[in-house]
Amino acid sequence: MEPILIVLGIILVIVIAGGLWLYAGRRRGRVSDEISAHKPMSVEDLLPSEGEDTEEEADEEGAAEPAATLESPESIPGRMQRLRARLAGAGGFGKAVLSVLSRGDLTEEDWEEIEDTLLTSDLGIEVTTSLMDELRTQAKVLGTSDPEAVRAVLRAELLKLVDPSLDRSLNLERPTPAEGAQGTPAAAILMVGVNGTGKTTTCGKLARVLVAQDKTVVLGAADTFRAAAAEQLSTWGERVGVDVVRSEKEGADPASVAYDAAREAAAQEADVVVVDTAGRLQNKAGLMDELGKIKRVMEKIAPVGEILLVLDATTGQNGMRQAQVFSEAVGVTGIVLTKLDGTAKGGIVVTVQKELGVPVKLVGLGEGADDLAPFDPEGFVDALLG
Ligand SMILES: Nc1nc2c(ncn2[C@@H]2O[C@H](COP(=O)(O)OP(=O)(O)OP(=O)(O)O)[C@@H](O)[C@H]2O)c(=O)[nH]1
Repeated sequence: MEPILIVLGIILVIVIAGGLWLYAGRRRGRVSDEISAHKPMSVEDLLPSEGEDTEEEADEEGAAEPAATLESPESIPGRMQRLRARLAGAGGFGKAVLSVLSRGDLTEEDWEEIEDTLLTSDLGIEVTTSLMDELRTQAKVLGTSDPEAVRAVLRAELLKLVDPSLDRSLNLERPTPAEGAQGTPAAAILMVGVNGTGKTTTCGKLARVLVAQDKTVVLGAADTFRAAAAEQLSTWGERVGVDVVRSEKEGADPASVAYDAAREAAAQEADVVVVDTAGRLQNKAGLMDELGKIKRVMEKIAPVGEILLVLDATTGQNGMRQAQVFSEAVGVTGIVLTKLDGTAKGGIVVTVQKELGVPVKLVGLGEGADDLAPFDPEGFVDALLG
């Protein structure tokens, strides 16, 4: 072989070897970078570093409406059990009666004490007198004043007074539209009563129960007298995911808001529209005018099927007088007795039903969102008797 070819061969081998060495060096550098990037993870690695990815994520979230967390009520059996316990805890008048009964054979003084207790429980004189007569007669018939026997008679008599046969269901039937009305009218519930009895709260709690029963609901804030009432109702609306029709103007015409709510519910084909009203008891004529007008304008859409009078159980006989005025001002179809958790005077249930001739349909037993329940006569009497 020519010496020149040998020299060229050696140069070629050196160039190739040098190239390979340089390439391998670059690879080594890159691999070491990769290794450092995959260093073992700490907890901090799992969290986005400040001001970095969070901004991107926030932008993405901002673009999409944040999903509202809607509330739904506790199951009815669970709610009823809790409510009964609360009512019993309020110390229904039964406790006082039972403590007399536990003395054994009843003396004339014991009977009088029972009568006093019944009287102070808001049963009223008439009901108490006839109940006492019945208790004494039954004790004679049974030939005993044995406490257990008298208790059983008292339970049966109270149940009779509360009247389990009354229809306590809410009228949620879709009404026939008024002539010329547009859309599909919703079943309408009008909530009336003196201020502070719990109307707004009851509207919210009721909407919550209806939504849980898969009903679509619209709330109407026709309590335009107290600005905070519309705000309070809007908060309930957000919590349970229903639309609230309200006026931004304080002191707006309540009838016009009620009409808008009924019309909106018809347009949405909602199942139920619940309208909250103000409870000013300025004078009977004024109240009749206001409530009468609200009802009349709502009936331009469809008849109002349910007018619920909200009564505060702690106001006793005073509340009864107010109830009379409301029931004369606007035909009441049912009673919501609130704040039963704060009184031992359960007798108001009997009195109000008797005086107004309409059943207690719902009871409020606390400020919590689930503290509204259908009225259950047996559960109520048992809770009263402790
Ligand atoms: N303890 C108890 N408090 C209740 C009950 N129902 C309502 N309340 C409370 O009573 C207060 C008055 O309730 P609202 O719903 O604002 O009464 P309102 O009738 O709408 O009052 P106005 O809007 O002024 O007419 C609130 O603090 C409620 O939380 C109940 O069943 N038990």
